[in-house]
Amino acid sequence: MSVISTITVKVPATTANLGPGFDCIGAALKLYNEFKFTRNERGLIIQVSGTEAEKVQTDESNLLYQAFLKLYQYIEQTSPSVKIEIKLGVPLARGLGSSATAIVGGLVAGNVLAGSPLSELQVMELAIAMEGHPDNVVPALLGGCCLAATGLTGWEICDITWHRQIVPVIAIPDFELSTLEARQVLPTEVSRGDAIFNTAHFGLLLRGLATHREEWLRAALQDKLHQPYRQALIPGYDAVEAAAVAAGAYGMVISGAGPTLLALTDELHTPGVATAMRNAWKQVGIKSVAQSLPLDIQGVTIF
Ligand SMILES: Nc1ncnc2c1ncn2[C@@H]1O[C@H](COP(=O)(O)OP(=O)(O)O)[C@@H](O)[C@H]1O
Ligand SMILES: N[C@@H](CCOP(=O)(O)O)C(=O)O
Repeated sequence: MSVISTITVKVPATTANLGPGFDCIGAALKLYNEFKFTRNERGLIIQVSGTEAEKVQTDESNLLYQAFLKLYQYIEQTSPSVKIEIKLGVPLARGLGSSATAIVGGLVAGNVLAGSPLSELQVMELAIAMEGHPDNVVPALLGGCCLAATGLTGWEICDITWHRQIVPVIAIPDFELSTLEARQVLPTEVSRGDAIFNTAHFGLLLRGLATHREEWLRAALQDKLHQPYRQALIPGYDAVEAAAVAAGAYGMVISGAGPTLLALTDELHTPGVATAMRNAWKQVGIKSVAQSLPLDIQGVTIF
């Protein structure tokens, strides 16, 4: 069998939670990180280019490399020495699943270089364990919008129908919020009322996404499990939400753990919603980049 010496893995950004689906739903977006691994006898080399490249660690602590090592630990083999070239398109710590791209990228690259001993499902389970929640890594691997739930013997994954007329618009501010910090503000227990609220609204979200029925979508994006606690970490949240809705969005949510904000709208209102979100943030002194980003339906690709 010939030994693979180089491999490139392209992994999409993801937007998790979609309001009431905390820690269980996420969608892949057409925004990518690319990771090239080349066997290299002279020890670890990590080179980073692209968006905010200077912020990524270039030593053994790099998350992408940690995921690569994890794969080899799992299959009980010594990892090869590698040169890693990272091309960043997904901004870091903005709620767009940059850590999931690194985890998925490292595991998938490791698996391919090792001769593909693990199935896609095994790689997915390792990725979920590393990230601690499934809602970014699953769509990053599979593409589209995915729901992950613990089954009786492992994870159950459903692909969620996303009506083609529903367009995501994201506004990415120029400040970071680590997922760890945004999880620390959440309560460990919730009331029965809040649990029922989210159960009902999550059901409505799934039907709203499938049907594009506007009144369902408008109601469905509400949440009581994470957003009320996280909004205080995102200055201007209320103003950006009001501007997005006034410009024609069905509603707005925090993308992942934030601070990126995600509005759902239709094709016609997309430019107006993006401009309204950017302007609303500008008025409170925050620079942002706002744009529509279609769903990626392919997930991780290898070449
Ligand atoms: N391409 C990458 N290579 C290495 N590490 C990365 C990469 N992308 C993200 N990370 C790590 O993940 C951290 C961000 O993770 P997190 O706080 O979960 O935010 P996000 O919402 O972007 O996933 C970064 O600070 C960095 O340590
Ligand atoms: N369900 C998680 C999702 C975190 O997504 P990220 O893109 O911010 O890493 C959470 O809300 O904490």
